[in-house]
Amino acid sequence: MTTAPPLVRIEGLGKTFLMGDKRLEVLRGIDLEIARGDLVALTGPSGAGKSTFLHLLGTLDVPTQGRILFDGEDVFDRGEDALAEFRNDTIGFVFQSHHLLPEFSAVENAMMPALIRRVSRADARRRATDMLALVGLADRMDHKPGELSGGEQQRVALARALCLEPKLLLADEPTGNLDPQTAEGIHALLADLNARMGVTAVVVTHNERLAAALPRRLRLVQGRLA
Ligand SMILES: Nc1ncnc2c1ncn2[C@@H]1O[C@H](COP(=O)(O)OP(=O)(O)OP(=O)(O)O)[C@@H](O)[C@H]1O
Repeated sequence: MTTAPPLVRIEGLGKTFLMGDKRLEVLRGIDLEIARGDLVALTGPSGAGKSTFLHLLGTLDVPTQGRILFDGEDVFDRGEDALAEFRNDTIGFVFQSHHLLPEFSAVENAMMPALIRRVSRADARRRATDMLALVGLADRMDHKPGELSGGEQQRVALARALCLEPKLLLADEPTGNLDPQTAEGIHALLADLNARMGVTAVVVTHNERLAAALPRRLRLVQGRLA
């Protein structure tokens, strides 16, 4: 009997940027497995390559060395359109800024990925409503971003990221703009979603205390996993 491959296997991953005649080696020699249900905090000094790593993991950028296998498949072998489709189906993103559309309500914002995926309007609304309830915003569905607190806005962004039930949630400093107590609330919510629903996530944070509360911790230093 063969065992199933991990959700993500990273082999010899590297990223080098060319700046004129200079080579900037930002990531090198990264080997890592992420299992289904992992909740990983990624920390490291400024400029260590955390965002670059998350971009590669999210297939928003292409490695210059090594490979990233999702369920055993190197998805960078796919064409551009198939890769975009894979990304939309498989990965949810949350960033430091929520990037919510100001003229749309919480539920309309949260249903956006499903509408893009051509899910019916009724189904998209049902999914968004479910996810907003899950992040504790059942009574804020019709509020526009400007009518929500910073923590609530980030919860809507989280509901939007989870709308299509991604296999992997990637969060880049999701609490970077929030006060310490609100930030703690968002991390507690991530831990809760992980424990209750098995959401697999990688969360970049500068906050060592918040990172310490997550089940698995990785540290990037000068482009390498420490
Ligand atoms: N597109 C790019 N072209 C050239 N250099 C880049 C590019 N993107 C990032 N870099 C460089 O790669 C290094 C790592 O950047 P990255 O944003 O991944 O760091 P980080 O660990 O996320 O930092 P921070 O915690 O400050 O956000 C930096 O020195 C940055 O200047």
